[in-house]
Amino acid sequence: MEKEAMEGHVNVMLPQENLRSDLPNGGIVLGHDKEISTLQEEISALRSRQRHLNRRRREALGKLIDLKGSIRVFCRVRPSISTSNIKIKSPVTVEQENIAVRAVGIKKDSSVDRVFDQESTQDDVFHEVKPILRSALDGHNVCILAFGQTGTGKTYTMEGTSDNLGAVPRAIQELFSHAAQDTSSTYSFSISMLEVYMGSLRDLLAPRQQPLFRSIEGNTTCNLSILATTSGSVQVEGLTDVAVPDLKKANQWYCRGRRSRSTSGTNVNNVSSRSHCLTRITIRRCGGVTEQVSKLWLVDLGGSERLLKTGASGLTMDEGKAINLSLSALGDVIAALRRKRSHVPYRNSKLTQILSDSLGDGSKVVMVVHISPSKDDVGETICSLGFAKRARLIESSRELSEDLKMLKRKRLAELDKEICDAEQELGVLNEQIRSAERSVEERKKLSPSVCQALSDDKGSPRSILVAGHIDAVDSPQATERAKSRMAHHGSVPHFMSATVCSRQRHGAASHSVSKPRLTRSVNTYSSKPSGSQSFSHSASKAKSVALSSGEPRLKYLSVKSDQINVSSNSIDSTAASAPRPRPRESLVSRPVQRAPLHQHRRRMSCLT
Ligand SMILES: Nc1ncnc2c1ncn2[C@@H]1O[C@H](COP(=O)(O)OP(=O)(O)OP(=O)(O)O)[C@@H](O)[C@H]1O
Repeated sequence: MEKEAMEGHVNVMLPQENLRSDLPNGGIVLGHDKEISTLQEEISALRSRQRHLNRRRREALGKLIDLKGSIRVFCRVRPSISTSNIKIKSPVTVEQENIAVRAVGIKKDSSVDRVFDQESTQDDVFHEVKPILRSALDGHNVCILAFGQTGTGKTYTMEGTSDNLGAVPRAIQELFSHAAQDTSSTYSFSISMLEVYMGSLRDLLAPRQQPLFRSIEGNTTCNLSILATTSGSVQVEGLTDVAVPDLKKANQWYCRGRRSRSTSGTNVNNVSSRSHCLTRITIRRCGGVTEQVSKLWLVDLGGSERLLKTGASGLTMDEGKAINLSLSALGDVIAALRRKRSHVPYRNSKLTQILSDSLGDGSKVVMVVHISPSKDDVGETICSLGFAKRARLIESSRELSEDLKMLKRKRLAELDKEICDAEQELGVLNEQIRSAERSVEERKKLSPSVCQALSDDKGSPRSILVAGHIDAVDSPQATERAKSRMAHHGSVPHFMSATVCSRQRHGAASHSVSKPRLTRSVNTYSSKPSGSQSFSHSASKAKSVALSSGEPRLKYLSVKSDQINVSSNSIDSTAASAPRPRPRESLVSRPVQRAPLHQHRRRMSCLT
């Protein structure tokens, strides 16, 4: 089965047809359990193909990210916010991967992996960030950092606004949407948010009574400690980690964390973030027996700032100094990683300590460096671009000849297509699997309702079950058809009238046929065929009958529909002893809940 699936053939059988051809005398009755097992075989064939495709997609994505570089550096230029009508030429000009800064005595050219110009949208940025989220879902630790001078749009890129969502809410949305589509694994997510403020850690999702740093100067009661486990992973002791079962809850917690951030007005930004804000999404992926845990860090770094320029004083100046110190520690870590040093100075700041298991080997990093287009900010822009260059050089193979660059682009396009194709096919497979699983569930539900109907026999011990019929029995047309038949034949369908035999056995006079208890199973199965996998299950005409003796155990017997003759109370006593039309299948089921009366009626009315 696995081999077939690997080769792209998923042999999907049509249960109804298959089962009908199995029946030696007329093919009217379906084996309920056989139908389920056929579906389950189909599901396992689809899952096998799904595993294969997932593996292929993951490998291609791994190669793509390796080729692009496990640290990708983007640059986003903030739109000009000048209020004057006079258009001042910006010293910053950009191309797709290059930024040139020209000012008096300044000529600086930089390359990054992708430049987002002033007109770029949140969508453009997220499009480039998205592939790395797949890496997080595949089990890698991932870190997305927004870096730059204060007021250049880091918070805008990460948080966005209500009508222009930023990377964090979009990433959360993407994770949930992927989890809902992927039927090969189950995912669970939890969220934590913290702030690195003046060298201390503050839990942004902690219960509200926690004092705010800015309101109580020097307060360190909220300071959390960082623990490194022997496996090298990092934990923040006591940090609130909230399980988020759905997107709505995740967004609620994220908004709550955002509201708790420390901000303050500076000359440069009215709502300047006075800290680094870190959002952590912990992803638990369970595929089969193994559970993989990975972390996605979304970091809105505090703005690098010239203290004189921001006009900061007092507490705000201290905050600025603390931000600059930890950014410089982050720069040192990046430099050490670049030089492949055995010692990386993660411990020099809380920020780098927390991120230590998500910046080094095996993890994937995207850094979005923000710059201002303004002439006044040229100094800071050059500093930020210097930082970007250092981060980029962690990947030593960055500077390639034109030929190699072309080859690289070609390979990237191939891998992109491979991923795209695999994802498309996975989408179809997921839908097919879901549909088949629904069908199995529906079939499984048949037995309980039937059992209940049979066991619930106060006054009328006779029950007959026609199970396995696959038809749109709930449709108004079907109901109408059945009603007219009933009107034509009296109060019960014609095949339900007592036979001579049964009347003889039980006395027709005393056992009226006016109210036989009858339940017809309702089941539908449909799935859109797609590609080589076809899941079209036509409505089956087959029927199976279960006769109950009123005991908790129930026997399903298969008979031809034209042999279904019910005499009011004859079934119980005769089911086990009377000669039956060659039962082909029998299984034992347990009675469960009572099916609602209206259901019985509807189902009965739909019988032909
Ligand atoms: N790409 C953009 N499009 C539209 N508005 C933007 C963009 N980038 C930034 N802004 C606006 O510029 C202002 C400053 O941006 P933001 O607060 O995101 O900067 P910041 O880098 O986070 O600053 P700080 O480091 O001080 O917190 C905000 O009003 C924001 O809406």
